[in-house]
Amino acid sequence: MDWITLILTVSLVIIFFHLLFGKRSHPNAPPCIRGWIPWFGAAFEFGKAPLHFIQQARAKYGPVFTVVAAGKRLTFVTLNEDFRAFFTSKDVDFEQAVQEAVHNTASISKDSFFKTHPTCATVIKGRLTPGNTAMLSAHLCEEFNDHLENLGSEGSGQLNELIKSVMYPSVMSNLLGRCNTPNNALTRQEFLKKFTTYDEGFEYGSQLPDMFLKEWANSKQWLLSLLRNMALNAQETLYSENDGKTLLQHLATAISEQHLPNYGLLLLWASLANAIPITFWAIAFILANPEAYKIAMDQINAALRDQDKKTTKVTLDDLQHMPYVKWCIMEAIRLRAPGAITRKVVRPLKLQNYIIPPGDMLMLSPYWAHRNTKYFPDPEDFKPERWEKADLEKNVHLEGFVAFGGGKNQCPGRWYAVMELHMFVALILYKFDFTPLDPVPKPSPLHLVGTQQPDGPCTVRYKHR
Ligand code: HEM
Repeated sequence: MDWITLILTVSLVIIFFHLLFGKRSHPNAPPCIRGWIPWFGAAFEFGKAPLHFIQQARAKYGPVFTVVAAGKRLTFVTLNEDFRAFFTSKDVDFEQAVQEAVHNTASISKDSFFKTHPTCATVIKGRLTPGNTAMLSAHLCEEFNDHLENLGSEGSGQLNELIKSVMYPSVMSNLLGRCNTPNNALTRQEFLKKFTTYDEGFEYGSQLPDMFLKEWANSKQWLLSLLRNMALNAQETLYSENDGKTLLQHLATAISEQHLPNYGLLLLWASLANAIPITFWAIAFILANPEAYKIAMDQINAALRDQDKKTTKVTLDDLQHMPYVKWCIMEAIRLRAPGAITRKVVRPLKLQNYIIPPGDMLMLSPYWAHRNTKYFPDPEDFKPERWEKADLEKNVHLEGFVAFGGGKNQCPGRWYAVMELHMFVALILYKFDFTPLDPVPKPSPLHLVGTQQPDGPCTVRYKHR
């Protein structure tokens, strides 16, 4: 048999099986992009650049469409009027949507997750209210100062690496306890390496068994055993810091010792994976915009006055005097919001004129929602002033802003994230002068889960002011 006959025969067999066994869509189901290969579907095209794929599919198929990829049906909702159903409908479920990913990334069994997640979510939400977040701010500022001083009085490097080296240990210490922060340069380096591998492979790791991702699986095991030690430390040092318990200690009172490291790893990932790239984008955008930089620096200098640049105190009151810096943070979050968030359809769900069948994964892209010109004119531009209309003091965001999700599973760390980023950006710009040596990189189109990483270098020179 020659090659052409072989290829034709294989194609005919594939089409035959596809027609025979391919799941037929309900007549009221949304348009479906299923590719030619049964089960695998459009996984290849979709996986190459998911964010671009969503945009092209929306233009071609309309506001609601389904993508079949690797045995899953992903149904995207892109109209703001459908977001309410996504966040609040009883016909969709958060826990069922994320359970498999949680199993693959943190080795938490299905039963344990369904049993324990509601308690964990309640504890985390309760500990990270705006009031409780405020109590973490003084300690966080000390940590930022200490680790920023480790950068030395001048130097150069990749902006995202500099940010990581300061934020990882500071946030870990603040949320998990000082005894649990990497305490020397070597362990810090090792932690950074393992966490970066884990974070970068999180999307594939959430979908594939460990045997396909050896290095990633090793990093996961390393982090789990680190968390096991941290959980032990957390129990031995109860009530030792700030006259109160850390978030990890609060979690320890709510779930069994056996499960603490696994939930601790998820919490650690959730608290770092989105906040650190957003900090990178916020600083890169400010440095690339002379006008924004000038307004931000005027507010920072006026609020912090002539403090010692090595032990600068940034209080919540100081932050209130720097509203423009907060607008810059919100604008960076808007521009680099998570690629997609998800719910599982558990009962037929009506959206527009369609019925979405149970079993579908319902997908909403905050990244694309924030490019809707009705809510955000000139959506690709970095325009901090657009946040003037939001009542941020009362924690009210702009209409159409969904970076933190919504409904009962909305990000419980959102107040902490905004406070942390606001403080970090004000502090680093007060302490150091920066000279960018590269233009702002483009966001990588590769990932769907979480906020976007830079797709190229962003080298900076810095010097203590
Ligand atoms: C700019 C930074 C951040 C962004 C953009 C972000 C965004 C999100 C989003 C979109 C979700 C899913 C919400 C949904 O499906 O409706 C989420 C969940 C979560 N986030 Fe954040 N987040 C950030 C920072 C943080 C921080 C700093 C923490 C912890 C201190 C945190 C803790 C969590 C947790 C624990 C969940 C899971 C909630 C659950 O299981 O119900 N996040 N986040």
